[in-house]
Amino acid sequence: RGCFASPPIALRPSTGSGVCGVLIDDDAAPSLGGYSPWTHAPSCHFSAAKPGKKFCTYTNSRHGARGVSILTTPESVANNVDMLNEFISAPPRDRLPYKIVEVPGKGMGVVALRRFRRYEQIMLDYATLLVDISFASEIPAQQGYRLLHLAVDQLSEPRSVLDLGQSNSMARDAVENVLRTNAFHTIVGGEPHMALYPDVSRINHACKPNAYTRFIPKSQQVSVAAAKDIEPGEEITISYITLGQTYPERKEALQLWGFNCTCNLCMSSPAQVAASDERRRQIADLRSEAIGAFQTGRSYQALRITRQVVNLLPAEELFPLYSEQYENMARVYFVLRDREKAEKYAKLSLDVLAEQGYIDRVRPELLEKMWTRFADEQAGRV
Ligand SMILES: C[S@@+](CC[C@H](N)C(=O)[O-])C[C@H]1O[C@@H](n2cnc3c(N)ncnc32)[C@H](O)[C@@H]1O
Repeated sequence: RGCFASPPIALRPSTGSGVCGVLIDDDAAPSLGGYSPWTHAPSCHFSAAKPGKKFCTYTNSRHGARGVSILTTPESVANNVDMLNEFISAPPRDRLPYKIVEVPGKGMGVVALRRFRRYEQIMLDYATLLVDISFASEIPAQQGYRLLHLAVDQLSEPRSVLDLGQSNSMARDAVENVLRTNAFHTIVGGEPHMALYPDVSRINHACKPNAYTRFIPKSQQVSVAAAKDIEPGEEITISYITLGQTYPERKEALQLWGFNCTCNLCMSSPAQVAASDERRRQIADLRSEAIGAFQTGRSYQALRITRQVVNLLPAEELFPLYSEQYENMARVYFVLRDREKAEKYAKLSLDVLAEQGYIDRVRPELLEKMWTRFADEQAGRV
């Protein structure tokens, strides 16, 4: 668990092992003289599974565009409170370059209001509700629903959560349904959490999407960027599942989300779906063949197969895989001690990540990290 360099004054000094800030809960808040930086007193309930473990609501109703509520343990929130200081400000709501509209057959969706170039940012959204994954299994249903609703009601715009799509047939409560239909997975204070992003949550899924999401862990924000050039009026789509899967695999993966996909790829002719599936299978097979060749010392074969993979990626628009493939080529050249080519492909791999906005730029220390990782792998240290 990492500790933050400059915790807000309300959370100094650090206490206990593995926790960087003062633990705030319903008992401790009065003795601490308040519950800053939260705007509402925490409301808590003990876990039914682990003695002494508590889950509490933590709300700052002034954070971001609509406030934020976190339903988690005092330990996790103490380790993550810096997110309140770290936000990147988003454009004012009346000047957003997209709008939320009804999309036939999919409920609401997001449409571009202007042209976006590939890799350009379209949206920057704040998390409004973060819920510890173990909350659902450790807190009895009625108490759990009470805390969930309290967390939502304390936001400055509760409707930003309550109006989100609810299409899950297993849910027995409105907020639970919103979470099951819309939540992303994230980490808060080292623990897995569900996260709701009201605008991102309006973006429908496509199996060949025109946009992708980038998490900003420090501030728990999500940025959405264009995967290809987008024209005004075009619907923005992202993939809810791992890219590159075949039709049957996607259908199974989307079952968890509780809907049948009606994206362009899934609705195209059986012959087109079959051709796409064939290419996707070929890419998956070649990726594992390349790994097999590399692991059994057939370096030149690994390079040849990886080049084949790179050539197949554009037809299926699998641009996120470029970086991985270039890194694999760098790894092979590293093992072959061809430093020049290893560096060329390592830089290509990082260039792609920089273009896509995952890193700010190709810094020498990132290359050094790659060499260390390759050397560790070669020596069997990882
Ligand atoms: C995260 S929400 C997206 C926004 C949602 N359409 C709304 O009205 O708020 C996910 C839900 O949108 C619908 N949806 C998203 N992508 C879809 C797709 N490709 N085909 C059909 N329905 C889709 C499904 O009902 C799904 O459960």
